Amino acid sequence: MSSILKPQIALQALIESVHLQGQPILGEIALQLKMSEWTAIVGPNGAGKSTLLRAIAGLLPMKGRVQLLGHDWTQIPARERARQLAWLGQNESSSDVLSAYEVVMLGRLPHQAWLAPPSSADHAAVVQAMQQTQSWDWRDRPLGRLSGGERQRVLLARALAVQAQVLLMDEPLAHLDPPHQADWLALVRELVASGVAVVSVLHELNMALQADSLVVMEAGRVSSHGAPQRADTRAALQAVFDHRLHLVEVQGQWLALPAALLPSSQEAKPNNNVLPLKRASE
Ligand SMILES: Nc1ncnc2c1ncn2[C@@H]1O[C@H](COP(=O)(O)OP(=O)(O)OP(=O)(O)O)[C@@H](O)[C@H]1O
Repeated sequence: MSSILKPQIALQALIESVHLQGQPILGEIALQLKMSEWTAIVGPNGAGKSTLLRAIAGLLPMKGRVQLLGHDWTQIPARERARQLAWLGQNESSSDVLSAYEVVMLGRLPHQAWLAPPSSADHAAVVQAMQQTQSWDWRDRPLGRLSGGERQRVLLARALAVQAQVLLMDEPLAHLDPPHQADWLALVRELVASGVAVVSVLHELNMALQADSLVVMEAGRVSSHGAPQRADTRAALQAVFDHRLHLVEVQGQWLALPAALLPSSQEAKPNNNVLPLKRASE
């Protein structure tokens, strides 16, 4: 297909409300998330980040509508949706007795005919995804015998093996140590460069501040949606965290520091974004 015909918008959501157990959780939300972009959803505990992600993934009943790649969500056959949108949930469960390889192969189900054995393309996708997440070494081990971080990398590989155009991840960095968080970041950049839309709920604000776009949430609503380079996006981020974090620019990159960790003379203020930083050796 010519690139001119490729949809530019990955997901468009016009949510009127989402209720869970009869309680209103999300209010009105209008969002447009682009292809070839990484969007990070951030905000305090209970703000509704996971609920929003689940709603746009079609995993929750809601009032409103979602379009995936330009088509109304409800009009896309389930199998086609599963090929176009991959999902990595929070505390995702999978059968602990399956080997890591078999778990990643589950990501290929939307590509396989009913009861047909995996094709060579399926095996190739699994190998590639396990190599991308450095989980290949424990391919024969049961999922239940892996550490939290190892398990998370296998589940990430399962989502990658789908080879979907849109990848949604809820707290994908849970259990990952700092080097593997950095690997995740490099992987996301690769995916985005190849045209994929990545949407992730993140608590790690320093990672989120590297995203192309931030969706800042508070109390079931989106308070801001824009690039982290924009002053209004950063102001919204500080506001939803009650100005208890300080945003510092280091070599063109924004970093978030808990205000409580700063010396009292440098307490966070809404518009005070510059700190004299010292190198660790000083
Ligand atoms: N199944 C449910 N039934 C009722 N309320 C729920 C349910 N799941 C979540 N909630 C409530 O919905 C609100 C939003 O929850 P959600 O998990 O979306 O927040 P979050 O921003 O992802 O939070 P966190 O950062 O703590 O993971 C919370 O107040 C939560 O208690």
